[in-house]
Amino acid sequence: MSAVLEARNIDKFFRKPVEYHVLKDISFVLPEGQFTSIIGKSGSGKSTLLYILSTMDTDYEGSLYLKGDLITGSSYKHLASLRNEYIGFVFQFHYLLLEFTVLDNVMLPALKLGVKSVEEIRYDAMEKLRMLHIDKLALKRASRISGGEKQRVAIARALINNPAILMGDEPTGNLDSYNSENVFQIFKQLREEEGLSLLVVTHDQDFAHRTDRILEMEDGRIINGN
Ligand SMILES: Nc1ncnc2c1ncn2[C@@H]1O[C@H](COP(=O)(O)OP(=O)(O)OP(=O)(O)O)[C@@H](O)[C@H]1O
Repeated sequence: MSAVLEARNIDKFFRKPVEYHVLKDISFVLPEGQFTSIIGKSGSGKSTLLYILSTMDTDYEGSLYLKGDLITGSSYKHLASLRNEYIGFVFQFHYLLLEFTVLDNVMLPALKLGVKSVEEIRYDAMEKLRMLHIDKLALKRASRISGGEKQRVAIARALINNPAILMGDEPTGNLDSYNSENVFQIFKQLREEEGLSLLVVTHDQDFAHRTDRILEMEDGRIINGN
């Protein structure tokens, strides 16, 4: 299996208010098509690591490879375009534009990428909504749908550019057990049917134990699963 993402010797320091060594020599490989979860106590560095892996945070030491290419040191603009093309991200909170329709929210990252026509993008967005069983909501305003539905729209939006990796920071953290299970099943289906690689930070032990691999963090290090 080839690596979709690889971290080599990642260290990170927060300098303020006092110097704090938050990530310590983190190395790991995310193979293509693997569903990996990252667990660990609060404050162990999970979110900090995920933000580096997703290219949103560039203030670190070490090297990051995306599909075999070194991306550490790339310009902000280049990283933004890599991110838009290869990495989908789902947060604990959906961050949808509530005044826009569900369909508009899902189309937005593809319009930003600017590769396809608006018609093609609308077609793709409807496909994603169908896959997540929320196509009936397409023309509703995002403010008018439930929390579980909003998270599914956020997943559809994260998938619109057919990313190589889907990352999530506590994507079920704000959902009840029914909707959490629903999100887990969607992720599993994406891995099984689309071959997507997934990397998810979670506090939910049950969720983590059903993924392919668990990376456990403690005090800024990976202590298990590598
Ligand atoms: N901007 C910052 N400046 C200084 N310290 C920070 C900053 N952001 C996070 N930290 C500290 O770094 C450590 C790791 O934070 P991080 O959010 O990565 O942990 P986490 O494992 O994701 O925790 P949680 O499970 O609570 O989300 C914590 O001790 C946190 O207080």
